[in-house]
Amino acid sequence: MKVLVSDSLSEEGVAKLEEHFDVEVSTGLSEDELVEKIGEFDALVIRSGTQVTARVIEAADKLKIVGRAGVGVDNIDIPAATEKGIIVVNAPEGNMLSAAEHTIAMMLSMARNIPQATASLKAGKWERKKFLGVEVNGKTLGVIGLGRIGAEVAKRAQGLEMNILAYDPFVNEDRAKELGVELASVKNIAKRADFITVHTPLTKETRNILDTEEFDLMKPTARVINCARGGIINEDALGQALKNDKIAGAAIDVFTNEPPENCSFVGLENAVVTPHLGASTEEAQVNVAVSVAEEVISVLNGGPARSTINIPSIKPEIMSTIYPYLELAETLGSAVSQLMDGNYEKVEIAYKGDVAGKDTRHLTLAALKGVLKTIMGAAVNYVNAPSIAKSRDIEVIESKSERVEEYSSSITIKLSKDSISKSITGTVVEDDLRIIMIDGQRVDLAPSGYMIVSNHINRPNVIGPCCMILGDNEINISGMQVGRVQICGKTIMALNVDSEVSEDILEQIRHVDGIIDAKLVSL
Ligand SMILES: NC(=O)c1ccc[n+]([C@@H]2O[C@H](COP(=O)([O-])OP(=O)(O)OC[C@H]3O[C@@H](n4cnc5c(N)ncnc54)[C@H](O)[C@@H]3O)[C@@H](O)[C@H]2O)c1
Ligand SMILES: O=C(O)[C@H](O)COP(=O)(O)O
Repeated sequence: MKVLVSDSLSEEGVAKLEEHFDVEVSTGLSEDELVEKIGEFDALVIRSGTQVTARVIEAADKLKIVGRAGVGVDNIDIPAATEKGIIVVNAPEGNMLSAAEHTIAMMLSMARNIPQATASLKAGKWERKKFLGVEVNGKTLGVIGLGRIGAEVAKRAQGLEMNILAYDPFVNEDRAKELGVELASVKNIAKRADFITVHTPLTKETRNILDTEEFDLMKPTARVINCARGGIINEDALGQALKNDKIAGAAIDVFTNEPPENCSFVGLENAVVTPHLGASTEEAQVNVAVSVAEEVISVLNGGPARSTINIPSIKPEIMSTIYPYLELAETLGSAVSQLMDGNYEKVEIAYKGDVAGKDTRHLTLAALKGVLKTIMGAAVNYVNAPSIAKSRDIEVIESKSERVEEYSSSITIKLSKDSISKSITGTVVEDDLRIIMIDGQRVDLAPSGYMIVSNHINRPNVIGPCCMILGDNEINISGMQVGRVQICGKTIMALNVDSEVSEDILEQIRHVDGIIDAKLVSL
């Protein structure tokens, strides 16, 4: 498989990818060049420099994943990717501390005029009086957006003995108390704060969250910082506020257009500016590159991703508790769908015991992916599985019961159409997947490789001839389970075999007297 890296990525990330794939690093591509190239790649790894537009997505015939080595995904057309079944992942935590530290660095640089004083001294001047600064100690910092980076900034500013006001509609009083911050509205922050820093994504609600109206409310000594996204602070309004001394300064790392062209404040004396350096530390770049490389490796090898943008993201602490169940759900889905020959209208997924208390959204997606891949192959993934099910009028029903029965957790997937149904139940025992029931009959099987699942009449001289047929065809049986029912009742037999079984051999098994049906399940 081929991976295109179209922005500069740390060597560690590239090397990790190269262990598994054919990797091409081509930076600085125009949209047209990317459109022309992208068709041959299975994965695209980017930072903020590459615009993954609808045109790029449209041309991306083999693309399965876009990996963003960083946080912001505003340079990716997510709806277009989702529609095409392309997973978008980011690395939300790897550069968070670097971005928080850069924000503090920008605040202190601005407070003490460090960049301006450096430039002056380098120009041969000695202007001590001109660069009179302010302390941050005891001052109020307004934090707009109290997520990962906002919270880290607040923590560090508290270390500098600043008081924190925060605005984030998704943060409650308990969280604010835990962080030792006072919640306030944007207008209230504008009136009271000495420094204001923004740490939200750029959305239609956050675009221009600090605008002329807010600058009008600010103290003339106020200073603003943007290390999040260009456009959260209205750039023209900021230019006016700085020129008219409505506020004392601005420290800006990000711009509406990067690099900025004809920006109203970049050249101003009271503006400190950096070229989008928030994440540019050795540590952050290794973190994000390795994290995204791991995601790409997992997804291209058919596994799950932890930080998907276009399906609900899985926090590492949740991932660690559901990981084996993700694999189980997908495996059971695939197995039961093969037993049903892909012919079903309803998918019922039942979680029992401890697993029912976990976040099962991803498990349901995994189950659905497993079920659908029998008919859709690799075209189905975690992103498009629900929409594929919907477009095929497949009803998906999830149920949960935390009551613990024989196993502490189990997942059952039942497929049905009219009066015909097939079901399969599995569990995880010390990280090993087990199938514990097929069509309501107890078995105990390791779901791997190939399995022949048959129904037969429970009487002598049925199992033996089936095994003979396999033996005659040099197919080794590595495990066997027969369901427990009364003599002469219908029972299930599941054979783990070491190699694929042809339709011809299966047909011979189906002709054994007493065999009702036989299917090959390939996992
Ligand atoms: N300069 C850089 O190099 C750099 C580096 C990393 C991240 N970033 C940017 O920093 C920003 C924050 O990243 P993060 O990882 O902390 O994200 P995050 O998702 O952890 O936090 C964002 C916070 O913004 C809040 N929010 C959303 N809408 C809001 C609104 N209308 N008003 C107020 N708050 C709102 C959310 O509730 C959330 O708490 C993003 O824009 C990201 O792209 C920049
Ligand atoms: O969103 C981010 O992670 C930052 O803006 C960093 O962007 P970069 O990877 O282009 O430095």
